Amino acid sequence: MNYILNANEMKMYDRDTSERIGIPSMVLMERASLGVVESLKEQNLKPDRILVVAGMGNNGGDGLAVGRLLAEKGTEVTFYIAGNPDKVTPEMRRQLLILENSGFSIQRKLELAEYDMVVDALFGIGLSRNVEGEYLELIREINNFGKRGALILSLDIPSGVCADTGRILGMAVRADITVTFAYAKRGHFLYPGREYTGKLVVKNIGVTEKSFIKGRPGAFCYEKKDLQGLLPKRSPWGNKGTFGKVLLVAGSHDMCGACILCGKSILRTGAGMVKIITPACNRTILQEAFPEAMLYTFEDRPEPEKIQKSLDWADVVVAGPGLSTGDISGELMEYLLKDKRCPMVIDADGLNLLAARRELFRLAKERGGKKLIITPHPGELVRLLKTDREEYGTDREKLVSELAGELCCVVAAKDAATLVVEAGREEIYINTSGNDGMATAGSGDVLAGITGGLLAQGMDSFRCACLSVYLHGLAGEEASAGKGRYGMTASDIVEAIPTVMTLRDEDFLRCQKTPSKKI
Ligand SMILES: NC(=O)C1=CN([C@@H]2O[C@H](COP(=O)(O)OP(=O)(O)OC[C@H]3O[C@@H](n4cnc5c(N)ncnc54)[C@H](OP(=O)(O)O)[C@@H]3O)[C@@H](O)[C@H]2O)[C@@H](O)CC1
Ligand SMILES: [K+]
Repeated sequence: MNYILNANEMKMYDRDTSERIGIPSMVLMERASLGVVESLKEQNLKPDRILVVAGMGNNGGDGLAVGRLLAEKGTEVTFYIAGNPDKVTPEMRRQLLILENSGFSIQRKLELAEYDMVVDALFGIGLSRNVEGEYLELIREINNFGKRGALILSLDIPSGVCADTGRILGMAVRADITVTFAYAKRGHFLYPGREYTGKLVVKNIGVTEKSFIKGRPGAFCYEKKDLQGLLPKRSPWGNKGTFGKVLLVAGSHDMCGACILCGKSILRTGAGMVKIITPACNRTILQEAFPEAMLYTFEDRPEPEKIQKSLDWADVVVAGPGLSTGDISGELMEYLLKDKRCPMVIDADGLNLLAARRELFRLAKERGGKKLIITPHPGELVRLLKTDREEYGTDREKLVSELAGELCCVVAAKDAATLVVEAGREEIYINTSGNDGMATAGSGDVLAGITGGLLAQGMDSFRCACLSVYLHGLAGEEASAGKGRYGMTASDIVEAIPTVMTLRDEDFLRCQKTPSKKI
C-alpha cells in the first residue's frame, strides 16, 4: 500500500519534516536533487547538454540543484530562470547564490540551442492557477524541445498539471519522465495529468510516515507486494460451498457474452459456485461455453419462487451485465433489491435501471448498511447522478462521493484511474494498475465478476472493491504482456486472473497467516 497525496498534504508533511522533525528544507531539496540524478543513472541516461528551466519557487530550486549536480559530473548545463524575482523563495534564493558563488551564469533569455534533455522546474505543487503569458510560452517552448528530440524531465510534477486533480491549468509540459519526491501526487494518476507525466519515478527524500503528524493522507493505492496480505484466506478444509456462492443475474437476448465473462471471472477469482439467472435463449451456449455454471433459465418471465430460492442459496448477488433495461429486467432487479440479506454488486444495465427507475434507486438506497458495491463507468455515473459529462470532468471525486453517500454504498467509479469511494469514509482508493488495452468490450463484466468473487469469499465491501479494481488492472497488464494492447480482449483478462493471483507456495502459506490489512 502506498499513499497518493494532494498538494496541501505534501506541503504540510514537508513543513512538518523541516519544522517539527528538524530536517532543514535545504537538506530535503538536496536529497530531492540527488534522487533525480540517481534516477537518471538508474535509467542509464547520461545527457551531454541540458537546459534547466526554473521558476521562482522551490521547484525552481530543485532544478538549479539538479543542474549543479549534473554539471559536477561533466554535463554542459544552461540555466534559465523565469518569473518575478520578488517572489523568490528563500531556498531558491540560496540555490541562486550557490550557482553564482560556483561561477555559473544564469540566463534570463531562453537560448534555443540543441539539448539532449530539458529539466522542467517551472512549477511544482505550488501551481495555484492557470498559466498565462510568459509561462505559457515557456511551456510551449519546452514541449517544442521535446518534439525536436530532447528528453523532457519534469521535477515533482509536469509544470501546468494540477497536483490535486490532474487537470491542465492552461497548458502543461509533456514529460517523458517525472521524478517526484516522497510520495506520488493525485495529478500523476488522474487524467489527463497521467498522460503528461510520462514514466513516474518516486524518490525518498526523508519525508516519511513519521511526518504524518496531523493525520494520514486521504488517498492510497495498492502495490504488488501487498497482495499477500490482501487476498482472502482459504481454509484447507473448505469446500465449494464455503468459498462462496454467487448468484449472477445477467444476459438477455443477443447478450450472452456478459454472463460468460462475468461468471468465469467469479470462479477465476476463487469463489466456489456460480448460478446464473438468464433468459432461456442463452441456455445452450452457456452450457457449452461455461459448463461450471448452474443455470436458472426462464422463457417469458422468471418465476418469483425460483428467484427467491436462488437468493436463499446465494452468498452474494451480481446483477446487471448484459441484462438489458426492459420491464422483465426491471422486475428482476426489484426482487433482488428487496431481498436485503445478500451483499450485492450492481453493474452495467443494473445501474441503468437504477438511473431510469427511481423506485429501484430508492430500493437500492434502502438496502443501506454498505452491503452494496456499484461499478459504474462515466456514462452510467452521469446517468445515475442526472448530471452531464462536463460536470463529471470538473470534480469527479466530489460527484462519486455524493453518489456513494446517497446510496450508502461503495462506488468503484471506472475510468483510466478508477476511484473507489465508500459512504462515510474519508479515505479514497486511486487505482494505478492497468493500461489502455483494457478499454475493450466486456472488460467491465470482468471487473463485476472479480468483485462478486472476492465479496463471496467474505471480504469487507470497501477492501473488496479496491482489491478487485487493482487485480482487474493487473490482469489487464498480464493480458497485454501476452497479446499486446491492440489485440487483447476481455477473455484474455479473464484468463490472466489466475496468474496475477498466484502466490508462490511459501507466500501462499504466509498469506494464510498474515492478518488481513485494515485498508
Ligand atoms: N518544501 C520543501 O521542503 C520541499 C519542496 N520541494 C519542491 O518544492 C516545490 C514546491 O515549491 P513551492 O511551494 O515554492 O511552489 P512551486 O511549485 O515552486 O511554485 C510556486 C511559485 O509559482 C507561482 N505560481 C503558481 N502558479 C502560478 C501561475 N499559474 N502563474 C505564475 N506563477 C504561478 C507562485 O506564485 P504566487 O502563487 O505566490 O503568485 C510561486 O511563486 C515542490 O513541487 C518540490 O519540487 C522539494 O525541494 C522537496 C522539499
Ligand atoms: K515541474
